[in-house]
This record gives sequence, structure tokens and C-alpha cells, in this order.
Amino acid sequence: MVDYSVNSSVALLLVNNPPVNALSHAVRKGLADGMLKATKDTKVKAIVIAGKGRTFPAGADIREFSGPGKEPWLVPVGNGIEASGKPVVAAIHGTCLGGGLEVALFCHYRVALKSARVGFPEVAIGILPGAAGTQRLPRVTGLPVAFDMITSGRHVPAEQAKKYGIIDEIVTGDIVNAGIRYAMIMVGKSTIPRRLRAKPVPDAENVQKYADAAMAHVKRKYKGYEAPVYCVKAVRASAEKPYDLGVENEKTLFNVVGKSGQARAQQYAFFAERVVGKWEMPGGNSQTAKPIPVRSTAVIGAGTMGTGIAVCILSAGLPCYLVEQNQKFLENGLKTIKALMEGSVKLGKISPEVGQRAASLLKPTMSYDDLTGVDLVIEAVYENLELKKEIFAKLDKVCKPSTILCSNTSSIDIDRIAVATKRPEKCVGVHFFAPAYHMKLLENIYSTKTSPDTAATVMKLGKTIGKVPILVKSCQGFLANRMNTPYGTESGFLVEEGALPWEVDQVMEDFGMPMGPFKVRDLSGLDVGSKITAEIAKTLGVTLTDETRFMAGNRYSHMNTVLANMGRLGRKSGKGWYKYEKAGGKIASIDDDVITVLNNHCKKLGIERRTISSQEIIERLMYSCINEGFKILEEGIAKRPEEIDISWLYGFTFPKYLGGPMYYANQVGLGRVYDRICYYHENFPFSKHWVPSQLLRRLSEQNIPMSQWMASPGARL
Ligand SMILES: CCCCCCC[C@H](O)CC(=O)SCCNC(=O)CCNC(=O)[C@H](O)C(C)(C)COP(=O)([O-])OP(=O)([O-])OC[C@H]1O[C@@H](n2cnc3c(N)ncnc32)[C@H](O)[C@@H]1OP(=O)([O-])[O-]
Ligand SMILES: NC(=O)c1ccc[n+]([C@@H]2O[C@H](COP(=O)([O-])OP(=O)(O)OC[C@H]3O[C@@H](n4cnc5c(N)ncnc54)[C@H](O)[C@@H]3O)[C@@H](O)[C@H]2O)c1
Repeated sequence: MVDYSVNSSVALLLVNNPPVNALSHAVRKGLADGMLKATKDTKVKAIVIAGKGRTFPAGADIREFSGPGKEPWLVPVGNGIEASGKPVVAAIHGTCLGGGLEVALFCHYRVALKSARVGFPEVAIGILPGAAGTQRLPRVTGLPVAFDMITSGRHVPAEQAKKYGIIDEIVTGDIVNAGIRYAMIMVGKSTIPRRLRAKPVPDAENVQKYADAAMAHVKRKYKGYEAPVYCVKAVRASAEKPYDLGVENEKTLFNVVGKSGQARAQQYAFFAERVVGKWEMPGGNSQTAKPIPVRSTAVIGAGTMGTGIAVCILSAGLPCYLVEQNQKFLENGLKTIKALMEGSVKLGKISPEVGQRAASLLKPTMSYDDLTGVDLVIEAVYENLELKKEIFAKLDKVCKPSTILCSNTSSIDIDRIAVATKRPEKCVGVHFFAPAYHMKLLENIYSTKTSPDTAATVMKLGKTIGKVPILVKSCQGFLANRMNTPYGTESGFLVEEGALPWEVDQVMEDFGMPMGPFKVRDLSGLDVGSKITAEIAKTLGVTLTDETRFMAGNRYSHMNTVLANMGRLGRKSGKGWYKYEKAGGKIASIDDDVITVLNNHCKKLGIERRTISSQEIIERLMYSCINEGFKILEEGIAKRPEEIDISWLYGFTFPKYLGGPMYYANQVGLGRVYDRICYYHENFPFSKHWVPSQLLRRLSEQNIPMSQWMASPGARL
């Protein structure tokens, strides 16, 4: 796990634990043994630690956190490195993260390739740096940078890290040779002045000010998350305690936060994100399918989604046609894209060069004939089957035979759109989430005809544009919106039965959702929901009126459409379930008019309003969705619970510290969830989302935990 060799009086400890050289027990032991050997060997005058293959160690082996762990621990290994009288150089390439950066900070010198990145991403998996990182980084960078890096988990490019003092020199060429060359220069130099433990924290006298600011920041930005709070406490101690006590304190904090439910959930989410990349569909999978190269693209429709999707594509440096039917909409769309790109540059999400290049990559047009040569088209026009079919038929005629045709439909079965073409195997759903330039989920949908190569192409495209792509089978609403439908439907019923929209929102925000369901509706636009409902009603042959309470035997609430019909379209019109400071405003306030409309609506339908508890709100919103999630698994729409959880984490910003709804259900206990679903089914027999899933019934009756169903090692942590 650590290859030992000596080259011109420099010992090389080359960590060899693919794929990311994680600091497993064997690696820690290999480093300790290597240090011992190098110290004893009188011919060795300096030591280099590096990583074989693609990276310097990217951190501890997260899988080991579930077990009791085995000595040697990383801190004593690091102490051995630091105490060495022979200079030790960390030669960094790839990603030097977490425990990897801690090892590097125990070394006396750090050199790195320009392409390398360093960071402490522990916070993202619910823990804090536990091998003295919280004590050593502030001694190098000072408190503000240490608070920022450790609480954000961000990866810092090597050149920036050099400015912070983390890296001593940027080197070129082969990293091992560069490390050895650097080590030879350091031969004979005393290591004592290079030992970080003995250094003071530069701005210790201002610790109160920096720590208070960091704490306020994390409580606001990472509301509900425990790890960032623990990170602040640990870093703070670096300026308030002597080094050894600071390390002890870090260990205590690590042991508390590391054993929390949040840490387990976040580590599950880490592995789940990787599991969904290993997709399967009839006739192929991620290993066997071959993506076609995508060098040029087109987006149809310059509305809310089309502009957001174009921004994603342009930010990745890909050319993009933007096609509209309406000149004014096209001009507005271009303005939106320009503003979004400028905003991304300002926020540092993309470089100014990429921002500038985007202008030349974007090709606005009103003519489909320009699309003959593009590799992939994404349609994002109104949610209307006939319109989408018309556009697909047109694209089928003008585009070259290899072009992949994608729809951003939120609900329409891809098979129903693909029939309009002679290339159904090249038709696929690519469902972005609003706002498309921000939300990380890309739900790719295969129809009965989509080929694995087409699926592979959109899965790859998802990664290229910085999304987390999942692949699911087509059905009405697909995975995400189908499973989320009861969430919206039940929230609608709750306000009809007696809760107020802002009460429901508050309960769900306290649960961990960044925005309650009614604020989300206002953001998406009430007309979008209303059009989707109209489309479903049309399919079912139902005529909707203000008094419609059932659709095809299912309970239904018309309140959303009642508001939409009043012109209350949400944020964009300045009024929806809330009122806003202006059309396009963001500050939601309670609107008494909504209470009046609600009361009138209930009176008209003869509904008696009642008090509803927070527990009932959570159960009705979450358990109804979880029940649907199990049906989605039963039907093979998703292959694994991880796909479901990832769709909620990145499509609906479900709190990572709860892992996702399926993971959450497992934590609550499948038996309890099933019993409550049966209870609500008895009380609300006209809502088919309460008909208990047979899979859930079986798992609950046979006491089989979800973790046995999950593919990711995190599920068993
Ligand atoms: C008091 C007690 C003291 C405790 C000491 C604590 C020490 C320390 O402070 C804690 C840590 O370091 S915490 C750790 C801090 N570090 C982090 O949190 C870094 C986490 N890792 C990452 O962010 C990304 O993997 C990279 C950016 C490294 C590479 O990205 P990429 O190129 O897109 O590649 P990819 O697709 O992402 O991964 C490839 C494969 O590697 C797998 N794997 C990866 N890391 C793993 C790990 N640490 N472990 C295990 N496995 C890990 C991954 O599952 C996948 O496996 P698969 O079977 O092929 O699916
Ligand atoms: N808004 C959301 O939150 C959201 C989220 C995910 C998916 N979707 C889906 O994305 C699609 C687009 O939704 P939106 O909210 O961006 O709609 P939108 O109303 O904001 O924009 C639609 C655009 O399509 C244009 N268009 C219509 N017919 C056209 C044609 N023949 N050729 C070229 N352009 C044409 C319109 O002029 C308009 O600018 C829908 O299928 C919707 O269901 C929407």
C-alpha cells in the first residue's frame, strides 16, 4: 500500500491504494513503517511522500468509519513525520484532501503541480478534520482562511494554496521527480523551524471576532447541519489552547460529530452519488454503452428552462444554438443568459474567460434549419404534448441522422413524444430542475425505445455540465416529479383541511427543506403546475372547474389553479401563495387575500377546517412520497433507492443530513412508516398515493432494513 524506494539519498514513500490513495489502515501502517526505515537508513538524507497514479491521498478511507478502526491512527503517524530530523517533502498532485492534506501539513515542505487542489472536505460528509488539520491549518493560513476552508470544504487550486502559505512551491513535470529534486535542496537543513506544532496562530488575538463571524455564517448558510458548527469550535480552539490540547479537543469533537446520525447520512449520500453513475437499463449499462461525442448543441425555447439549460451548456464551453418562435422572447432570453453568465463570473462559478467565450458560443436563431449539423438538441418549450411532438417531428427532419433529441418535459412519457420521429432510439428525456443553472440534478429518462448509447450520451453530458445525472425509466412524471407529486398534492389538501400555506412551509423548513412547498410553487410558477394538471386532466378526459374535487376517482384540490386563474402566478407576477415586493420579487409575505380565497374555496366545497399538527404535516408530506418511492422501485422506474435519494438531494434540496427520503424512512423504521401509511390510507381512501406499496409491506413485515436493498457502502455505515 506504500511502496518504499531510495533514489539518490532520498527515500520515497509512494502511496499505492487506488483509486484515490485513501489513507486506509494499511496505508497508515505503510507510512509509519516507511518513516521508520528511512530514519534508520543513514544513506537517506531526505524523504518524499507522494501518491501513485492519479492523486496524492484524497483523505481517510470513509468506509473505515463504520468499524472500530485500527492503529496506527493518523495523528501518531503524522507526529512521526513531523519529528523526523530529515526533511520530509509532500509532493502533491491531483486532490490532496482531508487526511491527505493533514499528512502534507505534518511534512516540513509541500510542493505541488499547478493542477493540484487541496482542501478539507470533511464537513461535506458530516465530520471535521480529525488528524490535527483544524490545529495545523490556522498556523499556516491564519484564522479567516482556516475557518473558511474547513467550514466550506472547498477545494483550493494549488496557486491559491501557495498564496495562503499551504504550498511552498509550484513545480512542473513528473511530481515524484520534482519532489525528489526539491528534497535534495533541503538536505541538511534543520527541520525544527518547519514544525507547525511550534508555530503560533498568526491572528490569535482576534479569535473571538473571527469565530463569532464564522459561527454566524455557518448557522445561516448551513442551517440544520451540525458538522460546520463543530468545525468552527475546533478551529477556534487552535487560537485558544496550546497545540496538544487543541488536538485533544479536536479528537473529542470528532468523536461526537463522527458518531452522529447526520454524519452517517451524509456519508451514505457521498457513496449514493457515486452509485448512481453505475446505471443499468434493458440492453446495456454504464460499462458497456458508448456515448456519442457531443461537440455542438441546440436548445429549443428561450423561456425559464431553456435559458437556464443554455447557461449550463455554455459554462461548460460547448457551442449552443438557441431557437425561438418569437423574436421578443428570443431577445429577452438572450438578456437573461447574459445576466446569468455575468452573475456566474461575479460569483466565481466560471472564469471571466469562459464568460467571454460564451458570447461567441451562443447562436440565437428563429430557424430550425440552422440545426442540421448539431449533435444534440434539448427541447424546452411549453408543457404540451402536441407541441412537443410537432417540434420533434421537425427536428427529425432537419437534424443529421445521428443527432440525439432530448426533451426537458417535466411529466410527459418520452415514448409519447418519440413516436413523432423515425429515430425513437435517439430520443431521451433530460429533465433539468429549476433554476436549471443552479440545481445539480439531471434526471435522464429512457423510453422503451431509447438505446443504451443514447442514455450513455446524456449521462456523460450531465457530468460535463457539472450535474449529478441519474437514469430512470420513463413513466408519467418519471422518478422525481412522480414521487414528489404526493408532496404537492398533500400540501394542497392540508391547506384545504385547515393549515395555512405559511404554516406548512414553516414545518417543512424546520424539517430541513430550504423552502416550504408553497414557496417552491411560487418560484416555479403556479401556471406551470396548472398546465401540468390540465395536461393530466386532458389525458384522463376530465373537465376541470373550480368545484372539481375528484379526478378519475382520486381526491383533487383545485386551489392552485384557482389562484393561477386569478393571475397569481407566483414570484413572476408578484403574487401567488404569498405576496412579493414586486413582480419578480423574492421577499415572500403572508397575504390575507389568500386566506379569503382559501376560506371561500372551502365554504364552496363544504370543507370544515381543523387544526393540523406539525407531525401530521411531516407524515403526510413525507410518508406519502416515501410510499410512492417504494412503488417506483417495485416498478423498476428506479433501479435502486440511491437514485431516489439523489433525486431529492439534488432536485429538491432535501437535507443531506437526513440522507434522502428512502434513507430517512429506514431511520424512522420501515414498520412505523408502513403503519402510518396504512392509517392515512384508511382515513383518505380516495388518494391512491396512500394505497400501501407491496414492497414496503413486505420489507416491513419481514423486518428487512433498507440498507440490505441499497448498493452503496454508505448505507451500511
Ligand atoms: C480521531 C479519529 C481520527 C480520524 C482521522 C480523520 C482523518 C481525516 O480528517 C478525515 C478524512 O480524511 S475524511 C475523507 C476526506 N476526503 C474526502 O471526503 C474526499 C472524498 N472524495 C472525493 O471528493 C472524490 O472522490 C475525489 C475528488 C477525490 C475524486 O473524484 P472522482 O475522480 O470524481 O472519483 P469518484 O468517483 O468520486 O471516486 C472514485 C472512487 O473512489 C472512492 N472514494 C473516493 N474517496 C474516497 C474515500 N475518501 N474513502 C473511500 N473511498 C473513496 C469512491 O467511492 C469511488 O469508488 P467506486 O467504487 O469507484 O465508486
Ligand atoms: N419551469 C419549471 O420549473 C420547469 C422545471 C422542469 C421542467 N420544466 C419543463 O420545461 C419546459 C419549458 O418550461 P418553461 O418553464 O421554461 O416554459 P416557458 O413558458 O418559460 O418557456 C417556453 C418557451 O418556449 C418557446 N416556444 C414555444 N413554442 C416554440 C417553438 N415551436 N419553437 C421554439 N420555441 C418555442 C416559447 O416562446 C417560450 O419562450 C416544459 O416542458 C416544462 O414542463 C419546467
